[in-house]
Amino acid sequence: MTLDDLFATIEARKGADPDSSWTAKLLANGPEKCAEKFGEEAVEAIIEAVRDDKPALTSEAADVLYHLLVMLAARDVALSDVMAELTRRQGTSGLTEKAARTR
Ligand SMILES: N=c1c2ncn([C@@H]3O[C@H](COP(=O)(O)OP(=O)(O)OP(=O)(O)O)[C@@H](O)[C@H]3O)c2ncn1[C@@H]1O[C@H](COP(=O)(O)O)[C@@H](O)[C@H]1O
Repeated sequence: MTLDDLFATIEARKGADPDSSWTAKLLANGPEKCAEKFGEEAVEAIIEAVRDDKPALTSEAADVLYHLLVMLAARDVALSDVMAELTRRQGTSGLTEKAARTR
């Protein structure tokens, strides 16, 4: 399973029957609801990271990645564009990038 595979599955759920798919149900609720759900899952992951519960953090991190992809799909942002942005940043230290910011 790759993130590309998962994103393709999520994209394929657009317009599917919300009673037959959790993803279709999320998408049918709109981008704002998808964003809210992503936020909830992120907070749950933060809690497990602070508690240092590694199995729980692993599970919550999977929820975060899934709900991130649903949020992107809801706003028609391609995962490939996000990956291209990460590629663009490759080779530039985060410290260098931060120092070069104008604000
Ligand atoms: N990776 C996931 C995935 N991760 C989490 N979830 C669902 O996300 C939901 C998160 O639920 P919560 O824990 O927040 O529980 P909840 O029922 O929402 O709780 P409340 O917040 O509503 O109280 C659960 O229903 C999980 O099943 C996922 N649902 C689907 N996928 C993937 O998406 C594919 C397509 O799924 P369907 O769209 O359902 O066919 C699946 O084959 C999986 O690969």
